[in-house]
Amino acid sequence: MSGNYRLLVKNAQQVVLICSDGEKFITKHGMQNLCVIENGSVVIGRDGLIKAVGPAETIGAQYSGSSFDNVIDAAGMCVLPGLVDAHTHPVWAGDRVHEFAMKLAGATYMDVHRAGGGIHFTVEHTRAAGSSALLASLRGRLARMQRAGTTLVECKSGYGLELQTEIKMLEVIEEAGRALPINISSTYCGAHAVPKGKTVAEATEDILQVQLPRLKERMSAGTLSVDNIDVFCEEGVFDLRSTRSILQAGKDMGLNINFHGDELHPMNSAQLGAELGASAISHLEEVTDEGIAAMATARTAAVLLPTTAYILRLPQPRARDMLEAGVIVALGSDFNPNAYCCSMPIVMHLACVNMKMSMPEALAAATINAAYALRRSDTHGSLEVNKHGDLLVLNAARWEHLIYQLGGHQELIRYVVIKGNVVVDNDKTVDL
Ligand SMILES: N=CN[C@@H](CCC(=O)O)C(=O)O
Ligand SMILES: [Zn+2]
Repeated sequence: MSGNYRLLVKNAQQVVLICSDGEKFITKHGMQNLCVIENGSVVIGRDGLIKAVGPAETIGAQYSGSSFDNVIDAAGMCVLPGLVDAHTHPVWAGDRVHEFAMKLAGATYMDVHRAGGGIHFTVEHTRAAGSSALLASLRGRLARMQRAGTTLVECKSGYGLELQTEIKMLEVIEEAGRALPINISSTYCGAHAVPKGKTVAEATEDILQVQLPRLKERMSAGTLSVDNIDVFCEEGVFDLRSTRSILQAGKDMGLNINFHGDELHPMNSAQLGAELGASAISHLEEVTDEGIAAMATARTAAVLLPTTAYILRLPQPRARDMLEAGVIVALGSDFNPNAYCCSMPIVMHLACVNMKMSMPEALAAATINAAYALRRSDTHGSLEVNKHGDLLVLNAARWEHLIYQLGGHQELIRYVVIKGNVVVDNDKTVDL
């Protein structure tokens, strides 16, 4: 074959495709048996899409007459799809390092929240911050995620809790998406907490009558693009009734339902999400058996967040029960001022050690299934022809090093590639 292509990654010891048959998600057996090619190559075209992936010898012969803008010789290295982070809160001002000390001393998440800290602390600082400061810190956080291998990330608003700041946050997310190579799925999370001085009913009314209608106008006018709607469905935050009305209103506007549920108390959020056709529900530390069954049937993804359970010393989500029931399990970093983690490799490591997932299950959860949770698995989450050429090249002969090695991404991840462009090049080699 002749022609000009953007990138050839050749002779990799392993190329982890994840799946190879156009699957939108994988469960059970599929998660345990990832599709891996030994000694493989990948070709990415000038449009940033994968043109070929297969045995190095076959690709070498097929593309012998072609030219490439860039060639990576990946001999002795591994190639994997870019990681997908299905849950983050990356736009905020004012860190909460002081609260970490309180929590280490025994305060619970809700103790801090009820005392006016937690989300309320961040809301105060984020309302006061200008867009350019928020954008600058967001860019730094996204760059850090990218260096740790994330190429598609969900980003929530939710530290405004009123129209003006929620819109400001969504605009900042959109601007970052325009300016940076990393792919973003944007989520309106105006129901992240009940603002100080308001009741749940008043907050719900404001979202339904003020915030969502304005969002709809902006989306219809093409001046703001948002993908998902989120609510923190929790005792002392938004109850099931208000959650239902907000999610339904978002769905009616064309947003994908992707919300926080069953985290600290069993709320029957999983059943509600299944009934409403939610794309995903996050947390689920307190999900019931009925909730698990409902999610499996509705094909609603469970986005598990190992950093949160770890930092807050919560019971671990029942990953094994969900996996065995056939739920589509995905992972997210939950990056936020409570859980300051930008690294999906660390998230996968915690998922394996604390939630008893296997390494193939964790990688599937951080790629194809996380892409499914964001309704992007037709374009992301696996190395298949016509998907985006987003991949990692590891300084290791086996892909499992990405999960086995705790921290130290700069040494392990040699390249991060988005749409065939090298966006991270850690010019280092290490002895393994
Ligand atoms: N649980 C609700 N929201 C976040 C925490 C946000 C915060 O504490 O600022 C979460 O997913 O963990
Ligand atoms: Zn969250």
